[in-house]
Amino acid sequence: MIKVGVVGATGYAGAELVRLLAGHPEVEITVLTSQTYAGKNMWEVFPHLYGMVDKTLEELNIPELVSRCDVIFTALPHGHAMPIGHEVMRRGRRLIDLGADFRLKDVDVYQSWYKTEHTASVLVASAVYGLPELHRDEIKGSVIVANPGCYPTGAILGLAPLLANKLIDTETIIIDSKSGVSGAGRGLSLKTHFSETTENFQAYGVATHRHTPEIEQELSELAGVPVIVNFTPHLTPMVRGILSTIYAKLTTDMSAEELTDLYRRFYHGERFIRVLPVGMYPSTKAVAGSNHCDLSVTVDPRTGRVIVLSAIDNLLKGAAGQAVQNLNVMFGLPEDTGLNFAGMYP
Ligand SMILES: NC(=O)C1=CN([C@@H]2O[C@H](COP(=O)(O)OP(=O)(O)OC[C@H]3O[C@@H](n4cnc5c(N)ncnc54)[C@H](OP(=O)(O)O)[C@@H]3O)[C@@H](O)[C@H]2O)C=CC1
Ligand SMILES: CC(=O)N[C@@H](CCC(=O)OP(=O)(O)O)C(=O)O
Repeated sequence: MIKVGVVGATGYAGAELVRLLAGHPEVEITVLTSQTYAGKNMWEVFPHLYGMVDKTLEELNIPELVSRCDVIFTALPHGHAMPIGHEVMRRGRRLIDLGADFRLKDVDVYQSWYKTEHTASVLVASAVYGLPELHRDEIKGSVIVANPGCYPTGAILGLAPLLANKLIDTETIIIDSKSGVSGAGRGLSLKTHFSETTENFQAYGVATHRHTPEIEQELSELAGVPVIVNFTPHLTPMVRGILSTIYAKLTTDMSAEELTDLYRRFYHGERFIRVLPVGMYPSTKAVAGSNHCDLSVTVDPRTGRVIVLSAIDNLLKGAAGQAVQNLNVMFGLPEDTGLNFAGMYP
């Protein structure tokens, strides 16, 4: 059995991860940590886990945590996974970070967008960006996996086939994303206050969101040239899910049917990517509770633009589900181990 620890088990991403790990046949949950709830059982904080997870939450003690686990998942606010990364490296264990600390290859870019000092730049070079559909071979041998952000997951998977095949103008990409409120975490804030989010729909982080450099980094690598994007996130009055509508100017005349075929070939054999038939469109409800990313491709012949729609559950393919998928890749397990379920509907 693989001994796993979850640091930040009482956040939305961490708790979803614990739910998945509890059903994973190759995993033993060894350590769960929380700042606020240390000393309580996990099911006292999350009643949906009663009878499923019987584990007392612990305060974080990094050397002890790392010595007791084969692999550690960090689901913490950015900046807090770095010291754990150092200890994991020292002791030859493995780390899957659900936050942003190891995603950006250029530490200066991290520091300027996150306004946080990076204290583990030596680890960044060896960290692998944990999008298995694009980086599976590197993830297999990796020590530190940087689990992608929720918005980047949907956006990158939506654009990858177009960029890898040089089919769009790399300066015309617009990513318009709508997220459920769980994307902002469990902590109380004005942003997620009931009366601020119910019957309300608002943009935020316009032209300044931290996921912009992450999306550009990965798309540039795929395209082999610098790619720039306009990315605008929105908060919608729902709990889970991200729907992204992506526009770009085609450089070749291709139909929706031809592009859909191309997407199907690109993602052939990918268990969690569903390329929908022409005329069928992704929705957040169709992916809620599953590790799927649903994609559709449409062409507007009037404007010469391609319109890609991408839907994920931010807590599954956008966080905990993708983290378990990465664990499976790292340990040579079938990629859907512990993830072999459809979504919930309605
Ligand atoms: N929510 C989402 O959809 C996604 C989140 N992520 C990323 O995952 C990470 C966690 O996000 P999320 O679960 O939403 O956040 P939450 O705010 O819901 O949870 C944060 C967790 O971190 C713990 N924590 C906070 N500060 C510290 C600290 N200083 N030391 C130790 N533990 C601490 C909290 O403990 P306590 O409960 O005791 O306060 C809690 O368990 C973030 O980096 C986020 O950006 C990535 C993709 C999607
Ligand atoms: C709705 C909402 O607030 N979403 C979060 C994205 C969560 C996430 O993936 O953030 P990390 O990159 O830090 O992991 C946000 O916009 O900050």
